[in-house]
Amino acid sequence: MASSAANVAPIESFGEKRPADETPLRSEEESRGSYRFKNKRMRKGHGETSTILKTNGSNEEVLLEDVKALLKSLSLETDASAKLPELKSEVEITIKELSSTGDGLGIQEGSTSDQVYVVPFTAPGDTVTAKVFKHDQKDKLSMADFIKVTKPSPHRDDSLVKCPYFASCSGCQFQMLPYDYQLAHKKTIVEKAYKNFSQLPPELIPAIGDTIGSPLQYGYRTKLTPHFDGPPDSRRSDGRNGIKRSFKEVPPIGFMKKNTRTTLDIEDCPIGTPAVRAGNARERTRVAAELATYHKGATLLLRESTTRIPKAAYSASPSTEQDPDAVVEDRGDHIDLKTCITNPNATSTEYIDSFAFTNPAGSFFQNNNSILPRFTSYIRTHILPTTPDHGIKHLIDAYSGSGLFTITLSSLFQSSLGIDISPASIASATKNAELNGLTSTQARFIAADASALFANITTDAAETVVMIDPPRKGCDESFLRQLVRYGPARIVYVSCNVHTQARDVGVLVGGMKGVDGGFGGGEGCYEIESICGFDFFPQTGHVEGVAVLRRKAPQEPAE
Ligand SMILES: C[S@@+](CC[C@H](N)C(=O)[O-])C[C@H]1O[C@@H](n2cnc3c(N)ncnc32)[C@H](O)[C@@H]1O
Repeated sequence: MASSAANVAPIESFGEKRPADETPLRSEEESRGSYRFKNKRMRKGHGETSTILKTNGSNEEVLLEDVKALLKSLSLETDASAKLPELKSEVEITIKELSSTGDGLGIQEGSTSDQVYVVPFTAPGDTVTAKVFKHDQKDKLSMADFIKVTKPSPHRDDSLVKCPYFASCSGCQFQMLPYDYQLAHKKTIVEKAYKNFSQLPPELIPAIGDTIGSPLQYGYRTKLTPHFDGPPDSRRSDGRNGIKRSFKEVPPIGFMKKNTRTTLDIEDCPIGTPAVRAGNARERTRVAAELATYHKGATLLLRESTTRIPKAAYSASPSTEQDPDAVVEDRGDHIDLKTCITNPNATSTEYIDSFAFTNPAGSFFQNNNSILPRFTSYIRTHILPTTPDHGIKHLIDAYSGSGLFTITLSSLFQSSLGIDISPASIASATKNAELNGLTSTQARFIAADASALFANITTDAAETVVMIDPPRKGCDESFLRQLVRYGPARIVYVSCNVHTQARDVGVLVGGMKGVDGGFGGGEGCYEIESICGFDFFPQTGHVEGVAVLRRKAPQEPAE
């Protein structure tokens, strides 16, 4: 059903505009703004607020590391007096590698300069025409818009591209790359993250596992948030001065054009699930019909929701059970009816195997349902040691959201405790635990900052595993200090930003000054058992990291 305009929060107030903990499709980080290095103060790290967290895992820092490493590996013979091309000029760039931000990094053909050009939508081995829009001579980095491929890389296969907006829209970077190539590249992102941001010696970092792929490489995204900007001068339509700007025509509705602050009109997005794509078409029609009611820009919500119906019940009355707009998926003994919700406060339901999760449609939940059975099964397999006498009985799920890990892992533990800063997520988690038949001992939840967790723990550290799944910025120092002091037997760290994950794991493994975790001398009490990536967002440069840590056995005192 189409929502009314009242259900669509305007850009200024829509809480889920770009949640920090979610990989955005409409990404301002990926727009030109992030490369202005306007946040110079933070470029060298997190040091303003923390003495131990040396990075903020931003695109800028990641890119600078990649540029430095590329220049080192190329060891070019250069002429320091070589002039850089004029801004807005078109140049030929040979792409040498893909950076961890998903952009190609290359060198200007025929130039004697060692300036590295960052060009999106390119593959290593491509020669491309690119239009330069920014030079940063100090960091030897220039930004350029992709114009065209002049000599294709052997890795490029343009027949794979499924979206007419690809190479303009900022959502996807890799549609021209075969999926196994994308997965191999994402493994290098994880490898480089631990090399560059963990501050650990190589011998403490195990071989990074292969990136685990998504069963769906298109049609996977269960949530999209296209937006449109207001009419010209609409920022002044604030109600206080009585001015209400109106649209003269339907504005572009979609996602940011790469390297700009302009919205691209996106009629359809093939990484969305069929229900979300149908919802997009309906919402576009509705906005056009209700244009007179809008005086500002808005972000639209498209969130898939599932109704699960036993086959027999569905067969008996398919016409009455079925929403006419629903996408019907036959799952053998049951039918999943998938619809698209547009009201952020309405409840969406999602299934992972037989676990059911309900959430307000506008709140956080993982965006690729197809990979969640594989992902949660991996965590179930790795969260406990393989030895049968490990004695671990309790789970703490820090940054629990609406209970994804607490609930899917609960049967492995006597008790589980989840904590999240969002009271709405905790309300959903409590409801979800009940929905999945868990008692309040099996799964208990607290709404608080994660660092408040340690005052509430009653379980013995040697019998406890802590799961961590923080937002992109990672954990804060207070949380990490308390975690080390508590000293659980195992830690499983899931993250949508492998750079801050590497930083935090580096602190847990490398040790924290002032926290004696049993070893003293700043040496950490944890070792890394395994690290690998999961591809939650095929066709994009994002990778989710999973690191499993175990507490080291106490050392015998020296004789
Ligand atoms: C990446 S989400 C993970 C949620 C959940 N594990 C899941 O996969 O559905 C991060 C969660 O951290 C929560 N969060 C952010 N800052 C927090 C803090 N300081 N303390 C506790 N939770 C926080 C957010 O509300 C969000 O639910």
